[in-house]
Amino acid sequence: MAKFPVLEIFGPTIQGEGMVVGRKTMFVRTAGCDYSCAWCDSAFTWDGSAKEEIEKLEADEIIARLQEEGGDHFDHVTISGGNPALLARLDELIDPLHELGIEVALETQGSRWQDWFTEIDDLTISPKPPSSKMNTNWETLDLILEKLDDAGRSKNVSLKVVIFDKEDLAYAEYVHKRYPNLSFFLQVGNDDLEEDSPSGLASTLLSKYEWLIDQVMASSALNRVRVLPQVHTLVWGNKRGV
Ligand SMILES: C[S@@+](CC[C@H](N)C(=O)[O-])C[C@H]1O[C@@H](n2cnc3c(N)ncnc32)[C@H](O)[C@@H]1O
Ligand SMILES: Nc1nc2[nH]cc(C(=O)O)c2c(=O)[nH]1
Ligand code: SF4
Ligand SMILES: [Mg+2]
Repeated sequence: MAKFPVLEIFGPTIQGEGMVVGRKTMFVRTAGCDYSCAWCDSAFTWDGSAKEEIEKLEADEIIARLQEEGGDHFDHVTISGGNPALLARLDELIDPLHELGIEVALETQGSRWQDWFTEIDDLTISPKPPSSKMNTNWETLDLILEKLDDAGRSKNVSLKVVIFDKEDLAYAEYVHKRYPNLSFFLQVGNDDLEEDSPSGLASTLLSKYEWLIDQVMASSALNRVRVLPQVHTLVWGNKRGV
């Protein structure tokens, strides 16, 4: 059995972002990322600041923890990170969750393929805009989305682009144009990662949400799209484990 590097297991809470926003879910957050986004709100998964907290857990240990934390108050688990797509044997966790009647969502940036992507019920792929300082490998992203389509999984997939500025919006327009048939989300970027007052942060983020709505309404290239804030940051601010 593979051992997975795990930083957090928490919930139940609401999925605060994207295609299943509002869904009651548990979270498993894995450590390690092949990117280092300028504005990553989970930088502790890869910058070494939480390396003492990383646990190496087998799938059955992760499931036991989920049940300890969540009891029987959940039927949905979201795997995020870091980049959980770095973990080749994650099917060892996904399959037994499905056998328990639990749906599985996953968050990744679209830099790596894994065969178990076709098993994910709600797969969010979040390519990174210029403000992140990362570069998108379009061939890799094409290949990932093609394989998912070939497997008949496009209905289980969404694209989510975080927006900080007009350059990011132009990037989002390009992504949507390149993959017009996939469900598409624009998400408010949070650049106030040090703010520890939830109400202070919420008012800044709501202004940014209004700006993003205005921009998307004014764009003829962004029609079949959804625009969302990170709902959990509106409620709990930058708090970890919610
Ligand atoms: C922390 S990442 C982990 C999963 C994967 N590495 C990825 O980036 O998709 C989860 C989601 O949070 C988003 N995110 C990270 N930092 C953010 C920020 N400062 N504001 C808004 N969204 C952010 C990412 O774009 C991604 O969609
Ligand atoms: N409530 C809640 N919703 C989320 N959606 C995506 C998250 C993530 O960090 O991947 C996240 C998170 O950390 N908390
Ligand atoms: S890809 Fe995701 S986890 Fe990795 S640095 Fe970017 S936002 Fe953070
Ligand atoms: Mg988060």
